[in-house]
Amino acid sequence: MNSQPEGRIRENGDFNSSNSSLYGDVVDTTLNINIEAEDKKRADLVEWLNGILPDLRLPLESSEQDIRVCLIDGAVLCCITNRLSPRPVNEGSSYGLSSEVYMDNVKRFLAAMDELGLPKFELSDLEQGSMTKVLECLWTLKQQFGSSLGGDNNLVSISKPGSQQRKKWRVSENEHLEGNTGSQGDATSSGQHTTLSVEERQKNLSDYQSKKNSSDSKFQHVLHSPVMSESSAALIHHVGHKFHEVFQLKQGCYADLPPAKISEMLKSTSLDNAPTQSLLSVVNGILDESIERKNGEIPHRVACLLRKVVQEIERRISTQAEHLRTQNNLYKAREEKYKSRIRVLETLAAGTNEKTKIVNELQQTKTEKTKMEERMKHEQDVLRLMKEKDLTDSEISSLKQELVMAKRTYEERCLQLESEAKGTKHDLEERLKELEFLLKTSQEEVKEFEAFSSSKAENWKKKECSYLSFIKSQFESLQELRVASESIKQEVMSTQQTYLEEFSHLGKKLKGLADTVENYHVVLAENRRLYNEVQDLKGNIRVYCRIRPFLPGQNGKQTTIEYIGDNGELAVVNPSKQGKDSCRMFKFNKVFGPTATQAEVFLDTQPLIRSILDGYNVCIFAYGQTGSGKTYTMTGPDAARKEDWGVNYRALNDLFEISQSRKSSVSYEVGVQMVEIYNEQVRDLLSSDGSQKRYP
Ligand SMILES: Nc1ncnc2c1ncn2[C@@H]1O[C@H](COP(=O)(O)OP(=O)(O)OP(=O)(O)O)[C@@H](O)[C@H]1O
Repeated sequence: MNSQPEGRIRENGDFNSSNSSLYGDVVDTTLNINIEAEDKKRADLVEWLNGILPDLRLPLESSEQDIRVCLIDGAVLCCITNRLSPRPVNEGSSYGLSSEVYMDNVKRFLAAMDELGLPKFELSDLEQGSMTKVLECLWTLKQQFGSSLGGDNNLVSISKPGSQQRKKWRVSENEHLEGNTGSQGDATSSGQHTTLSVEERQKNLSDYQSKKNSSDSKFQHVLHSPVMSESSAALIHHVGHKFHEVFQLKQGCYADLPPAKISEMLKSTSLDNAPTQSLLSVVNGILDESIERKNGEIPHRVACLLRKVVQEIERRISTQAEHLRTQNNLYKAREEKYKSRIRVLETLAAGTNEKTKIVNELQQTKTEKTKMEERMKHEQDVLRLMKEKDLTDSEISSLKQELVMAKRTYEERCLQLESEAKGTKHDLEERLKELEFLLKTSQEEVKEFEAFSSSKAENWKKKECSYLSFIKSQFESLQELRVASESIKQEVMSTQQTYLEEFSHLGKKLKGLADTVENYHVVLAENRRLYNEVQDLKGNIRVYCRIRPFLPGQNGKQTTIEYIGDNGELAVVNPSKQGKDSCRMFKFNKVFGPTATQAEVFLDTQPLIRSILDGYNVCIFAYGQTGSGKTYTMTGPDAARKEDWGVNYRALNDLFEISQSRKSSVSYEVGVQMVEIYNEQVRDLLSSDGSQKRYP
């Protein structure tokens, strides 16, 4: 669908632009048929237009744009108007390249359409935008007048819709606006209207050519200018191949170009991209062609192309001229700059000679100055030496004076010393005496000190001997200690070795012990299992009988117990009965006699306590009549000693002892609950409020 032709005819016969509703979503065969119908309709219209003006030579497959190019010069419309209208028409306008005349022709055509009551279009529709209205107008015209406009001389009689007035419209006979078919037109009726006279056409052409020649001379000048050549070369380098083909291959036959080609050439982008050389070739080609033509006329569309090309060339020339002006200004500025630099350099060069003179003079002055300085230095040295000599003389005189003074002082000092020496001699003698006395005293002290020191030395010698003997003994002890230490060290080493061996042995033993412990646990578990099995075998329910002794105050009474067997047999006599009923036998697991202690009673119950810690449920309860000794057996007497403890205390004691012994392997948690069932009521014996609390 993207390759649809620009102009189409709708299904209802209306022409539509390229942006028509045919670009809808529904695409089907009907649409294709419509497109074909549009193409056919446009081809019919083109054929009709070619019939009116054979010089058009418009291809049947022409697009809307091609038709626009063909109509834009007004020739066809002028021809149609002339055939419709009996009034004279300024036909020369079609080829006179005058926009006023072209406008006049189109306006006349539109006025004719208005008078005929046919659909018309705006001037702007012909110039640009959609061609729909233009094509509709022409199509209606073709439908209405068809062959009459394209055929023989006819007088068309039509009536304007809504009007009673009828108006006669005359169709010119063999109307050919171009006149290049050889038709002279209707000289009597419309010769002036439909075709130009030879003189007028020559005049128009000469005017046109004079204008173009003027432009051409300018273009030739520009073409031969170096800037333009350079620009053209650059443009040729960049131009597209397609454009080159359009402009070069058709050179020399522009009048024969189809409107579509001219339209393509007129596109602004094509002209913008064209090399200047090609544009000039186009201009030259058109002008050569117009000169070669017999009548010298240029078709309007070719003229339009020529104008467009000339405008493009003018634009490029003005751009180049602007560029040249800028360059020129730049060069002028640079010239000024260089001139000013040259002036400066000249000034500097002039100044260099004076400077050399000054330098020479300065050199001479310096030499003189050096000489003067040397002289002055010499004079200064002389003066300095003279001053030094004066100073030396004065120093010598002062030294002489000092020497005299020193000699005098020395003599005085000698005299003084002599007098002092006389006094000193006396003092010295006295002093000598004192010293001799002191020497004597000292000698005595020395003797005493020598005696003291000899005694001291004796002592020291003794002490030294004792110390030496002590040291000797110490040394011997030390030697012994060393030997002992060595032997101890050996012993320690051997002990260490022994310990290591023993540790190793112990480790092995420990390992064996650990294995034994492990085995012990296994054996213990097995033992427990066997133990509990024994308890089971002994019987889950065991019944013991305990016979309490007579209470104090009951000593005088007689017992009914006849016999107590070792295996739980019990014989009870009833003196009130005779015969067989007088003695009855009972059998228990065991019977405890009146002398049985609490420990003996508990001994048979004790194994069951261990079963509790192995996870078995055990129940021990006492049964008997009031005062038979249940409390005594289970708890013991009030404030009882350890040996009087009943079963409960002993059982709990055993539980804690066993759990303590097993704490390394098992952790036990012990809880106690004590209840009493009395008169079919259960009471919590550990409750703080005593008997009042019933067990739930
Ligand atoms: N084996 C015994 N040795 C010495 N005294 C005993 C023995 N058995 C019981 N008694 C004494 O007999 C008395 C009654 O015993 P106990 O209170 O234990 O009887 P009971 O069955 O608990 O009575 P109740 O059912 O009325 O409570 C107590 O004074 C108790 O000290």
